[in-house]
Amino acid sequence: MKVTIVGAGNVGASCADVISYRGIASEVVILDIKEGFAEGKAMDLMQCATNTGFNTQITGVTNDYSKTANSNVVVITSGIPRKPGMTREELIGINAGIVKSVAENLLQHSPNAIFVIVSNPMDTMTYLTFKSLGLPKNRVIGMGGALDSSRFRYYLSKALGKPANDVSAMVIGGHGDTTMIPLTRLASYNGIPVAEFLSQEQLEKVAADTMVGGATLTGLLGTSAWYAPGASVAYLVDSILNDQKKMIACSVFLEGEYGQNDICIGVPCIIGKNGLEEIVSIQLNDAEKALFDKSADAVRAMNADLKSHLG
Ligand SMILES: NC(=O)c1ccc[n+]([C@@H]2O[C@H](COP(=O)([O-])OP(=O)(O)OC[C@H]3O[C@@H](n4cnc5c(N)ncnc54)[C@H](O)[C@@H]3O)[C@@H](O)[C@H]2O)c1
Ligand SMILES: O=C(O)C[C@H](O)C(=O)O
Repeated sequence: MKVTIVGAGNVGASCADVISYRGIASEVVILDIKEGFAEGKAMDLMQCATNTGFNTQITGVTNDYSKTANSNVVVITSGIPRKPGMTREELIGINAGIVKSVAENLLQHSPNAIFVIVSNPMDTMTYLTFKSLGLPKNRVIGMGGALDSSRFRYYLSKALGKPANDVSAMVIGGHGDTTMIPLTRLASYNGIPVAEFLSQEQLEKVAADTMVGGATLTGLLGTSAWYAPGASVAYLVDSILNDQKKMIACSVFLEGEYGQNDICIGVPCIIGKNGLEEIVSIQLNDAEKALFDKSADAVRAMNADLKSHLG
């Protein structure tokens, strides 16, 4: 199976690292616009093979889309990351043009690929890709919820003092500091609701920390995070390539689901060999529903900025 990752920067390279290390794909192509950069990342990663014991073939190319031909999955991480103090939404002006042209190039060479969108603002970039390529909705998937959910589980595990892998929890809604919705009511520690162990105040702090999880890391690192984002993309790609049918919160095009239309936003999805295989409908309570509608309003307002790109 072949995966192309566009953008050999922090997230793209980290994603290639996890995909190869875990043997998720037999072939990975990394493409970047910066001369020699992807080639260097691919060479560095390939020199891990004998020490970590993987057999994936990683190739780096400078803007040569012919090398991406017939990929099963393509991942778009190209574009600029935010700096401390910025929101993801401020990246739209630069990233929209990059994502649109990259997506069109990829489709020309891999007409059957499933598209995974990572560049920010991710929900808007997913909507742009979906609208400009005209693909069926199962083939355009935005990655954000997998990462936000892993952060939610991390913060819950810290509050509980228990391993994150014993915690089950999901974040839906937009992938933004104020738009994501950690589903605290449904989070559990080994099947037991977390509210059995944590106070309302503790749960509110966990949710608040989760929502600004990306901003916190950006403040600490000076640019946005990459290890957990790269691992989250690899997790999603694994579910597609190996038809795992995992339930992962992803940004996908809604046509009435969760009461929304004409928007890409995070909802629980079954992800398998056809990409998005099912949107899972869960019963939100009134408060969660109100948050979801508010989140969708904010994401839709961002999408309005795409007018010049969607003609
Ligand atoms: N959805 C998420 O959960 C999530 C998580 C982390 C980062 N991100 C986003 O992913 C994007 C990348 O982040 P990063 O930290 O890897 O940034 P980075 O600057 O390290 O890497 C971006 C790479 O894209 C390349 N690039 C720019 N224009 C290109 C083009 N037209 N064609 C090919 N390559 C091009 C750059 O040369 C650079 O190497 C950012 O927009 C960031 O906000 C999203
Ligand atoms: O925070 C960012 O800007 C990058 C990414 O969306 C993240 O959540 O790590």
